[in-house]
Amino acid sequence: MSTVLDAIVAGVREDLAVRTEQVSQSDLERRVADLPAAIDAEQRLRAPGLSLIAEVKRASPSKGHLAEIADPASLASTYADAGATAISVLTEQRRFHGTLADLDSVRAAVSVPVLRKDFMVTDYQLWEARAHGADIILLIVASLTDDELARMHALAHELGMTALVEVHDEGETQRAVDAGASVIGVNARNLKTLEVHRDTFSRLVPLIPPGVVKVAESGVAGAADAALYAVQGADAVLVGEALVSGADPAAAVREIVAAGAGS
Ligand SMILES: O=C(O)c1ccccc1NCC(=O)[C@H](O)[C@H](O)COP(=O)(O)O
Repeated sequence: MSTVLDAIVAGVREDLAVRTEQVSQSDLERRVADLPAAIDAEQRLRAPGLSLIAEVKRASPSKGHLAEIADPASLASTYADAGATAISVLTEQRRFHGTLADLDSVRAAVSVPVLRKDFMVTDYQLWEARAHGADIILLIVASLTDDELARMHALAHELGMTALVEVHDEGETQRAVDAGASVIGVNARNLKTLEVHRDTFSRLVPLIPPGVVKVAESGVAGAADAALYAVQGADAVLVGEALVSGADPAAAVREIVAAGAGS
């Protein structure tokens, strides 16, 4: 049976086919060669306390329209100035209404690490991410074979980027560990059904070896959830909806950062 994730990935592949006609991988490789090195995001996420990866998110399959974000750079600067460790930028167009132009403008606006949040299924997208200034890429275990995961994880490191390897169940966690992931994100949202279960992190965290950076993703409603994840062993939380749909994103960031520091 086809899942939400399958449908998203099918759309991503169609859009990718158009972009690869417009810009070759060789062009991207030339652009990457001229860029300054990526920021070591893994090291930043390892810093003591709970880090916040704050997301620029206009819409989602689960909630539809979330926020009118006319100026992603301004929102990203607000996040960074309020204490976010890194910025996540959704670049998938069809369901999240994100673009690579969003990534460009956020990259130009902030000096903290930037995550290209998308559904990575080919090496081309990693070159594209780096060419557009990303320091972190997302690898969703559920949408990759073991060979793809290993190859793309290695390529991310060759390009100097941090790979955030995302899991949602025990089997995926084992596959991430076997692939040598040094940063694992536990997504509370099941990308096949869109259900959110906040106990997913506490269930899977014992399977993640010490020394691996642990990121709790999705469904963080505010400071209380972040504090609980910190107590359960999270090094970072990735938050989208709660930041973009609230009246005061800067205050929301400050509250989450303070809650993480105090737990
Ligand atoms: O957000 C969704 O509905 C979604 C659906 C299918 C695939 C991915 C999806 N979201 C991507 C994310 O990982 C989240 O944007 C991120 O973890 C932040 O989640 P939240 O704080 O719940 O907005």
